[in-house]
Amino acid sequence: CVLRKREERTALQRASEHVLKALEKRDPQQFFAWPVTDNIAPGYSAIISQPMDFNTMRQKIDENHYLTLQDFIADFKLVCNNAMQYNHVETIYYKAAKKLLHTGMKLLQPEKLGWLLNLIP
Ligand SMILES: COc1ccc(C(=O)NC2CCC2)cc1-c1cc(C(C)=O)n2cccnc12
Repeated sequence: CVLRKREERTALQRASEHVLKALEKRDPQQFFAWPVTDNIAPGYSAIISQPMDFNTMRQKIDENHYLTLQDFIADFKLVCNNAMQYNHVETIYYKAAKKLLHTGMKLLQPEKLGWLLNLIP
């Protein structure tokens, strides 16, 4: 039988997975891990036109959907900005999203990530 050759992961896929793991560590309550449903967040699907979450991002990495790291970062910003759009400023979700966005942007700075970015051809 012909064994299905496991596709080699590209440098971009490995870099994106590395960053995603670091971002997930900063979401211990897993508020951003899965799609937000209308039953936990009333009216969510009517307010947020482009929902995004970490699990969906992982699927997109595995499907090699991201052509550049900027595409990946855009989805991360979507996760945070959606939460800051739907939730009021005094909620735990707004505050968690604001903190996560700030932390994520620091993590993605070249001096922090330069070595990883150089791996991407
Ligand atoms: C996948 O989304 C979730 C998963 C689990 C929880 C959760 O554990 N909430 C408990 C902490 C106080 C109730 C919340 C959320 C959640 C994320 C969000 C976001 C990201 O907007 N959210 C908004 C309103 C209500 N709930 C949520």
